[in-house]
Amino acid sequence: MAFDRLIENIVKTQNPSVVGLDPKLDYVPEYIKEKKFKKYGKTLKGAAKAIWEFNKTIIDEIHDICPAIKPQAAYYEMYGYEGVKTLYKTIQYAKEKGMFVMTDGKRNDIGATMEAYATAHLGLTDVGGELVEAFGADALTVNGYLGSDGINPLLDQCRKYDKGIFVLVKTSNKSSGELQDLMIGNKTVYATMGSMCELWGKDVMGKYGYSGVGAVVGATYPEQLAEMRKALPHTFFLVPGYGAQGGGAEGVSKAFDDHGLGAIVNSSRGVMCAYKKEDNCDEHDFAKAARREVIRMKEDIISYLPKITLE
Ligand SMILES: O=C(O)c1cc(=O)[nH]c(=O)n1[C@@H]1O[C@H](COP(=O)(O)O)[C@@H](O)[C@H]1O
Repeated sequence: MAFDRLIENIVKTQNPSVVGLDPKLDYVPEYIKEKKFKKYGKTLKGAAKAIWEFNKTIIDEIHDICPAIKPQAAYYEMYGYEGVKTLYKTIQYAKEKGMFVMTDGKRNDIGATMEAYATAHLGLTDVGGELVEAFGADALTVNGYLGSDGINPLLDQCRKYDKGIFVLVKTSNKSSGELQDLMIGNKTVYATMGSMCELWGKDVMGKYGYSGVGAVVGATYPEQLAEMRKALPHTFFLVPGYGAQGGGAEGVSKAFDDHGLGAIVNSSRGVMCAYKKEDNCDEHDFAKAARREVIRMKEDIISYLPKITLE
């Protein structure tokens, strides 16, 4: 099961964090933009090439100490088909480097359309009998609020191709409670969605006790993290909102089990823009600053956890 590979990467690096590659052009150092604009003009192609160099340099610098990346599709779609090509190259390159790749697409639709999304991001596309990988991520973030018929096509791909999904349960944003905290009977909406994740995961169980159906629970809600960790013993958590959104290490520690496993914490802007925050950091050293931030974040998080172990 896909999350077994993620867990093994986490144990190997002793790092339960994922770098979000959400690369707005504003985050890319000037020297890269100048070079690419000179060659391709101030075009979508110039932007996409600049972002590709930015991503590749960061991946080269962090792949040995970081188990995974999470590219958010919107930041690539913003640069049109050239941007989407960069998304594809980023996914493939990170996988070649041994990283686990979760595409953040937050996809959901009716079953038939969901089959297309599932094929695009997790499966193989049938081109006249030839099966071709379209994007090839290891996992995809999805929205479960259309119910099981939106999730079943994803589960088919998870079983077939050893992939995983992360379902939005309690999101990190300020207004997440407007809907997600409402009560359905004696249970909140998010807890209800959490229980559905446990059910959906039943026949895609991995060997370390976690299923291929994970849940997104925001770092900005430590109490809910603790509540969900207790309630969903087989559900692996993706925890975004550390750093830039105000989530801290003590809070996110509630997402983990007694082996220091069961969750992975995301930081996007915190890592990509680390060079802008450091005193006197030359922009040419942006990836080294990203590496320093990955190490700082890892040390921060594991200082609140038991030793990360499979035993
Ligand atoms: O699914 C997600 O990854 C996600 C869910 C959520 O509840 N909150 C959230 O911030 N995210 C994503 O996590 C990333 C957070 O980015 P930073 O705030 O820059 O670290 C972005 O890619 C968001 O789209």
